[in-house]
Amino acid sequence: MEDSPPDAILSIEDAFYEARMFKAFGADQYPQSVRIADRFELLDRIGKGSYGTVFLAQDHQLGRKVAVKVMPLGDLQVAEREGKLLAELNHPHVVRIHDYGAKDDYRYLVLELLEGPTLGEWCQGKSPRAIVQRYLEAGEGLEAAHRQGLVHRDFKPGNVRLDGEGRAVVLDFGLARHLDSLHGEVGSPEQVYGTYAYLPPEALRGQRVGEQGDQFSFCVSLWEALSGRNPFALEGRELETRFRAIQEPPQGATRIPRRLRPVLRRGLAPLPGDRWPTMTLLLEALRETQESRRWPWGVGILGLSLILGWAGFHSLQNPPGQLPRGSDAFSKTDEAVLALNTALSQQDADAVTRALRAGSVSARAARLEGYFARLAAQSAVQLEATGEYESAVYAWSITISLSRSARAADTAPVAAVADAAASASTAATSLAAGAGSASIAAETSASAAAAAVDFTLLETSQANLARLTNRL
Ligand SMILES: Nc1ncnc2c1ncn2[C@@H]1O[C@H](COP(=O)(O)OP(=O)(O)OP(=O)(O)O)[C@@H](O)[C@H]1O
Repeated sequence: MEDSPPDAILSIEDAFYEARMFKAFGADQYPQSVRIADRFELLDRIGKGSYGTVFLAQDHQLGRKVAVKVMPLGDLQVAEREGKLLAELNHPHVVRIHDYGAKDDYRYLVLELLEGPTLGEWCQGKSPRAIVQRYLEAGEGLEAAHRQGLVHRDFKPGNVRLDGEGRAVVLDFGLARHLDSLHGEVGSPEQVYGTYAYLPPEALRGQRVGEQGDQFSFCVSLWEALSGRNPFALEGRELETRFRAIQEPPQGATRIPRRLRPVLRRGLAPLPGDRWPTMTLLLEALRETQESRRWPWGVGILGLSLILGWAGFHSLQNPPGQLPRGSDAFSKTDEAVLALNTALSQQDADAVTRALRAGSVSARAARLEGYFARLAAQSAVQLEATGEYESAVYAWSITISLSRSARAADTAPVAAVADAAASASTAATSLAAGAGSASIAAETSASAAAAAVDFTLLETSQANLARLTNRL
């Protein structure tokens, strides 16, 4: 398709600026407004992109505001076919096309007006969960287009806007091509379409961009929204350096929630064949990370019971051998319990780990090992239930080592610590049943068995370990 130079001013834009000037000067013998198809009065310019200019317009026939995008004519047959396909693409997360046509030196698309911010603007300061939620919506828009055989080819945070109900809607299908029209299209880097920072390597090479190309751009955008930086950020626009950067692993992973990293990394693979086979599968994987991050209702109850239990604990007389309340170690344990509770309610596995680390040190000093071991075991169960296996293993190891020293110091009720060891053992079995990695399961089970020896749960633990060993 041969587009005119992007900065060429179309006759309709010219007429709009002229009419605006006549109006400003009160020259009412001249046209004061411009209409497209006798119906859409151009009111204001919303913005100009590389392929056209978007206007706010009044639809005098249906009495509503719309957005009108005017572009150079290009290949009218292709434009006609694509206009039709897009008009048929009736999906809540894809901008609606009300009308399209051509006149003189331009063609136009009449679009649903989206008055919300762009997705890039909206994501500023939002939580990862909220960001992923909006991106899932935008992804559903792309998915619907792919089902219809259309690729977007220019997906980026600026090409998604929020509608009146706060839903993400994909726009600017100006570069969208029907897959059939792309077969055999091999270009050169000079023919690179789309927006540089979000383009897949195949587009930088000027090759055919299919569904997996949209997937790559989607993952770059989401990565950027979550980490605050483009995964392949580079100064300048040199194609060669950009191309090399894109072959490297994405940067800034530490700021991406751990569960999302493998999902996005796959979407960012340099070779299209190594990415997710379809947008649908990518979205499913993303949805799973959202679901498993949702901590069970039990967490709230657990949090409450931590606080209540701790308050009750305070009201007890200090057992013999324990440091008096008010001691530094005691209040540090106290702080760790509160931090643990907050971290659990905020679903923050890293903060849970930090609170456990701080709490285990001070619990030992205050000789509260048995009590803290029980909290650590409860935390481990929650962490494991949400798929935070590494943190769960850490919580179990704290449970076990505190259980041991509680037993040695003989300051805690044996039953409570035995409970913790039994939970560790059960958790090892469920990890072995498939959720976690085999090595983590083996490690947890072995530690649980060691703790269980101390508390006469040897038989149960040995049985679990044997079952686990058979599976591995
Ligand atoms: N339906 C719409 N409702 C409201 N604003 C829109 C609509 N369609 C496009 N816009 C806005 O109009 C402006 C120009 O859009 P356009 O798609 O032409 O270019 P772009 O996306 O900014 O850049 P490029 O085309 O180079 O990628 C952008 O700010 C875009 O968000």
